[in-house]
Amino acid sequence: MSVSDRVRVKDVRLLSDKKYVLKATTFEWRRDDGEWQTQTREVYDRGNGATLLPYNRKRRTVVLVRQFRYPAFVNGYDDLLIEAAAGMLDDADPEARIRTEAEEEIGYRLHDVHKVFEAFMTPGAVTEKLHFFVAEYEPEMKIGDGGGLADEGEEIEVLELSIDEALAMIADGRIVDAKTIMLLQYAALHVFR
Ligand SMILES: Nc1nc2c(ncn2[C@@H]2O[C@H](COP(=O)(O)OP(=O)(O)O[C@H]3O[C@H](CO)[C@@H](O)[C@H](O)[C@@H]3O)[C@@H](O)[C@H]2O)c(=O)[nH]1
Ligand SMILES: [Mg+2]
Repeated sequence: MSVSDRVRVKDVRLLSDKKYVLKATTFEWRRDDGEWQTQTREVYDRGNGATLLPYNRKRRTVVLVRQFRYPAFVNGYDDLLIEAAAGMLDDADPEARIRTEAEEEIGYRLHDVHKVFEAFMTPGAVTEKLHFFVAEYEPEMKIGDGGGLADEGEEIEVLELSIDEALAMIADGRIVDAKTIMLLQYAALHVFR
């Protein structure tokens, strides 16, 4: 029996569709013992996203970004957030999207970009699946300053760090963003061994 045989959607109520879509859905879930149990979940749909860690194997460096994230601030994080460059897909192909984000946010036109995995980041509440990429970068791939799109409210600082420093920043709490931690640990395991 697949999961779709165990779910019966009863009601979908739109709570907000100002920028993205928040719905409250009431459904029945067939438990292991066969009983149908009614549950309601609020589900936030912002589409899917892509994120990227550029690395230089010889110089043992990576490129990250630093920006203000209001949801982190309102949850007690009184600093700019250090992250891997990322963007929402807006229905585009993940690789094409992340190449564009790399140009806009960090100012690099990359050559080969490798998909490493996909992950749901907040599967209890948010539909988003994130596509994770890594790419080797060289100084001559730099085409601009990056920084994001100011008229969309983006103000992005580009950070080039050694992988050792970046890993130390996870350990001491200066890096607290999940996608960034995942990509740096991937790089430690598979790129900078
Ligand atoms: N007006 C308005 N603009 C918004 C809102 N939320 C986001 N934006 C704007 O929408 C754009 C989104 O920028 P992207 O670079 O495409 O996405 P992101 O915010 O970096 O998100 C990426 O990282 C997230 C965190 O890891 C991911 O959740 C997301 O999927 C994506 O990969 C930015 O210009 C941002 O200011 C909103 O509620 N209202
Ligand atoms: Mg972004």
